[in-house]
Amino acid sequence: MQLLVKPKRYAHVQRVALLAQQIAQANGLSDQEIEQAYAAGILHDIARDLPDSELLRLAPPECEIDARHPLALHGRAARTMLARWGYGDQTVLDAVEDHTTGPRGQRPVSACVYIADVSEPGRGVNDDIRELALHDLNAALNRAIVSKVTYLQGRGIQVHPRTLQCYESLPGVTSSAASIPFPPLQPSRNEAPSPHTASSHTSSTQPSSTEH
Ligand SMILES: Nc1ncnc2c1ncn2[C@@H]1O[C@H](COP(=O)(O)OP(=O)(O)OP(=O)(O)OP(=O)(O)OC[C@H]2O[C@@H](n3cnc4c(N)ncnc43)[C@H](O)[C@@H]2O)[C@@H](O)[C@H]1O
Repeated sequence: MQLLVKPKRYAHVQRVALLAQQIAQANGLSDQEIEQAYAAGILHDIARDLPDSELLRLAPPECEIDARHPLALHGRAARTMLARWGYGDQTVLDAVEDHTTGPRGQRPVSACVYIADVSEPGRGVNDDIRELALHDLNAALNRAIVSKVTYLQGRGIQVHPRTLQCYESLPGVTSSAASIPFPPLQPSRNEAPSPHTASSHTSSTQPSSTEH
């Protein structure tokens, strides 16, 4: 793992694994799930430092965001890598795949890793989500999804459809963020500044506030 990512990212990976394990423990997940949360934390970013071309080869885009900003699919690419190496724990693979865009359905291990990734202490943000996750996993997940959507929209970044699906399933959400138009098509990260980080695009649709 250490050979696959940059040293700074490996420190993040270790923090995510430990926090995911801690969240799983604190919420009464089984011993097996606690181990799976740790394993998925260690493995979640194995594709994060690959070039766009390799990400796209490992995980063909399933939407326009994937095609234009392949970093958004590095979880799915990581799953493909692990599966090709013969790794077969589907719960861990699901959590690795889900870590950027959010858990697809009721997946407590995925939830632990998703929350750990956005709130590990090295991020310097989302401390409230980390604390909440240590006693209420579902409430913390809801808050993490809202935080992610708000953060991305605030940066003018198109939210991935998988994340929108998580967001729109939250209690109290009344408006869809799906209506945000795509900014004009531009070259990918390795060719020029990514359209994903274009500051000119602003959204008129903000996530509705929810009680979490
Ligand atoms: N659902 C989605 N739809 C479309 N694109 C998506 C996406 N989720 C992530 N992406 C994009 O996909 C790429 C990889 O995502 P990640 O996997 O989430 O990002 P990273 O490698 O851990 O760090 P990076 O440097 O790339 O991102 P950042 O600190 O801004 O931030 C990392 C994460 O930390 C959290 N975060 C950082 N700063 C925050 C803040 N000020 N407030 C709240 N949350 C914050 C956010 O959850 C953020 O995603 C990123 O370019 C990201 O923008």
